[in-house]
Amino acid sequence: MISRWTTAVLDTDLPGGWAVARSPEGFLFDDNGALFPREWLKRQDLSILAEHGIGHLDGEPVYLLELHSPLDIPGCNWKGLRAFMLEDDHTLYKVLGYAAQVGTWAREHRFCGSCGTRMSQIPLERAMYCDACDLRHYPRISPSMIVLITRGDEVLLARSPRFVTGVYSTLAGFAEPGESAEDCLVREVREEVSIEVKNIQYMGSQCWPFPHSMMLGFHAEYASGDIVPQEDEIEDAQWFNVHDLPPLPASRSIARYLIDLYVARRLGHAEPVLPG
Ligand SMILES: NC(=O)c1ccc[n+]([C@@H]2O[C@H](COP(=O)([O-])OP(=O)(O)OC[C@H]3O[C@@H](n4cnc5c(N)ncnc54)[C@H](O)[C@@H]3O)[C@@H](O)[C@H]2O)c1
Ligand SMILES: [Mg+2]
Ligand SMILES: [Zn+2]
Repeated sequence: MISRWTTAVLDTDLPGGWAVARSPEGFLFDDNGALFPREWLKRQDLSILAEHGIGHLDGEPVYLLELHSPLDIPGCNWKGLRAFMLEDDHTLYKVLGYAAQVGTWAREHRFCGSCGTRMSQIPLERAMYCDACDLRHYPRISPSMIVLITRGDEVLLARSPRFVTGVYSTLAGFAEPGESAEDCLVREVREEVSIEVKNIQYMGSQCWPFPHSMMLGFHAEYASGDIVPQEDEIEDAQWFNVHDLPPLPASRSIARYLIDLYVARRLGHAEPVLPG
């Protein structure tokens, strides 16, 4: 199947195409969705912080207008990326997820982190350039591991105080400098629930644009220890039987995929597909 959406670095001096507008309140949308004719959008009284050409949707160029602040446009509203993630239009979510990461980077890389000079966009490369340091600053991507730990018919799921009430998920955490993904897994599992794991197996990855994680998904088996939830980080952690699971994370998350895959294999059901 030909992908409807492909990323690209486009020349912002060229006219036309579609545009998405992003502010600290999320993306602009109306009854037709979140893509607007770019020339029309630029005629509105927007406070544009940066403009980036981000790719092609069905062959048409798409641009991002990253705004300082939201603006009232009749018939339009603002909505966060998470809300788009929960909707059915997977392609739109991919476009907006990418736009959000480019927008976050554009917002946070206007000045060189080394010398403070204002930076400029490099044509045809997704990089901001500091002339004074001859330094390129690329979009930030944060590797994070996520793991489903199992013990026969049981899976270990935990709650962070940040989760929606009642929802339990797999353990996750950001990689620190000097770590492999597997090192990170062992450390995070020790920190968050105080147990040891074995037979670590890589299962797949997922871009998680909240704001810029690259999720590296694993399965691991329980080896030893009793669950001790990490104070402040983990509100509760328990072993759940695959026949009696609590409310789970959003179906588009790799956390949900890891759980659904294990349950499907255990019960002999059809296996789910990892959402991109
Ligand atoms: N897609 C999924 O299924 C899924 C599921 C769970 C978590 N996640 C994501 O995984 C990531 C890590 O999970 P977590 O929140 O449990 O992490 P974590 O256990 O490492 O704890 C979060 C803490 O890490 C620190 N931190 C924040 N950003 C960081 C960075 N870029 N690098 C290093 N440390 C940082 C902060 O102190 C923060 O409080 C988050 O982005 C989260 O949204 C994705
Ligand atoms: Mg964590
Ligand atoms: Zn510099």
